[in-house]
Amino acid sequence: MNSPAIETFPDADAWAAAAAARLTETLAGAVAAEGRAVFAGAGGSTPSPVYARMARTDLDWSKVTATLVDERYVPETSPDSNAALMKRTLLTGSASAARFLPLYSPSVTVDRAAAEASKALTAEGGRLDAVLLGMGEDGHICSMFPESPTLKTLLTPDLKPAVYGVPAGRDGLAPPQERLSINLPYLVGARRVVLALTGAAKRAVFEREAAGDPRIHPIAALIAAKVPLEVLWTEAV
Ligand SMILES: O=C1O[C@H](COP(=O)(O)O)[C@@H](O)[C@H](O)[C@H]1O
Repeated sequence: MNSPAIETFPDADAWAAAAAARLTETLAGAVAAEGRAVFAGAGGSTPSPVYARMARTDLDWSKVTATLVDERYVPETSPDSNAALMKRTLLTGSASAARFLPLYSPSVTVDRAAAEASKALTAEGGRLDAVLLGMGEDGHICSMFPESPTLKTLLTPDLKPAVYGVPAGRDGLAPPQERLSINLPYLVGARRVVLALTGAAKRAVFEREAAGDPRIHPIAALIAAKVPLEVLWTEAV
């Protein structure tokens, strides 16, 4: 399976500007064609500079629904909340006109919250226009953790696009806290998927993961499923 080329940028500014331009261009195209667009983004430490640039882009944000590719099962008051990060960095200024669709809800169980998020996303058309992914140094994207018990479900290509609960695990094969994650079919069906990477360590992890077994390595699974992946990297962390 052919791994996408890693596009290298000379510094963090050029890298963030390129990622933001591609994502907002795709959202603007969807708004022009269909009158609305859906954006899904990662949490963690990587996307903030991209979100900050997207927020400054001239786009009719009132026609955009913004959601997350994954979430820790915590309320927005938690420092671990990806929703709080997205609200702080992307949904500011004119981008605050976008509708935010959370994955977390204070349901009885994480699976129940996942079912509610799935229903809400289906009501938005069941398709993502532009997606910003990050990758952990263990090779996880969204909350698809290499070799974790939920991975098989999240990577099953012929399920409907949906959000799943991801249980906390032991032995380093699953996240330390419960999570929610979109599944592979959401990424396969997206118009554009940008994977934003920084630092030499993550570049090496990406190259290793891309060559791995697609049954247990999410990056390899995305490539095998022909997700329209664009990999943007800068050395600066
Ligand atoms: O836990 C998460 O981690 C990944 C990677 O985060 P980073 O801090 O290394 O950029 C992120 O893509 C994911 O959305 C998040 O929930």
